[in-house]
Amino acid sequence: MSELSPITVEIKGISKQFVLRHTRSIKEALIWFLKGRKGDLSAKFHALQDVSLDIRQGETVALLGFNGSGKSTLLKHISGVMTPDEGTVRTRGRVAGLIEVGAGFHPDLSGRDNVYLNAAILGMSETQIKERFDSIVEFAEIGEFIDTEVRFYSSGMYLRLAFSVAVHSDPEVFLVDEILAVGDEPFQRKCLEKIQELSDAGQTLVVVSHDLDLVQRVCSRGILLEHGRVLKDGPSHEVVEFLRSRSKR
Ligand SMILES: Nc1ncnc2c1ncn2[C@@H]1O[C@H](COP(=O)(O)OP(=O)(O)OP(=O)(O)O)[C@@H](O)[C@H]1O
Repeated sequence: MSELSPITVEIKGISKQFVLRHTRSIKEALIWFLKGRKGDLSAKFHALQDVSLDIRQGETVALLGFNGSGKSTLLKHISGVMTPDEGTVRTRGRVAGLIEVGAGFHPDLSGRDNVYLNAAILGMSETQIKERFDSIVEFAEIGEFIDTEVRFYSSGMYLRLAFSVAVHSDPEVFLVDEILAVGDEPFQRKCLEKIQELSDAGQTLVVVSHDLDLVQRVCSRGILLEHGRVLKDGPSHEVVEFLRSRSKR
């Protein structure tokens, strides 16, 4: 990866607001109604505020920050499942990964049908899915459960299958949100090796994780978010060190 590598993710001035849900009394709601519904009963807050950054092909990037700082929200904007209130997000090539484990899975369908469904959603053709099907199942180590409805899967089994489908879709940009929280140790190791392989092959990787040792091992760049803003962006070891120093305060 170099300064000359093409930009795969271009984020320009994005902001995202969510509604803070307060419980209002009936009296408050009535007054608001009688006053002609002026103003907003629900307060809003910024989950992301004027975030701008570029990610180049082959970069391995970790989104860091304390709980609620906006990491997952930013990842969802990159994946396209969320759109910003302001600003733009542009991605180049296929974007895939694990945002919410098994989010794209249909509980009443078997593992097999879900592989076909998910892979198609990720842009694989029927021929590609057929060619890669055995490899997907083998990597996931789902074995004979492949024809079981996925609602009977454990969260780890969901993760394995979802991760396996995603890596087999050859994404240009691979997004991973806390995958390692659900998988068991051997599978985590296998995922990490696969992630390393993808990154060695020049794929762009964006990871959200609280495991700072892992982040330093896997990612070369760290982006630290605080209250929805980019606080620091640089080599992962520097950003991790900075974050650790803030945790001690
Ligand atoms: N769909 C939503 N509706 C309302 N609020 C939301 C929604 N999604 C996220 N939020 C809020 O936005 C803020 C940022 O959430 P986000 O999940 O991006 O944080 P995070 O940095 O990934 O946190 P964590 O480390 O806990 O996973 C939080 O306050 C969260 O409660």
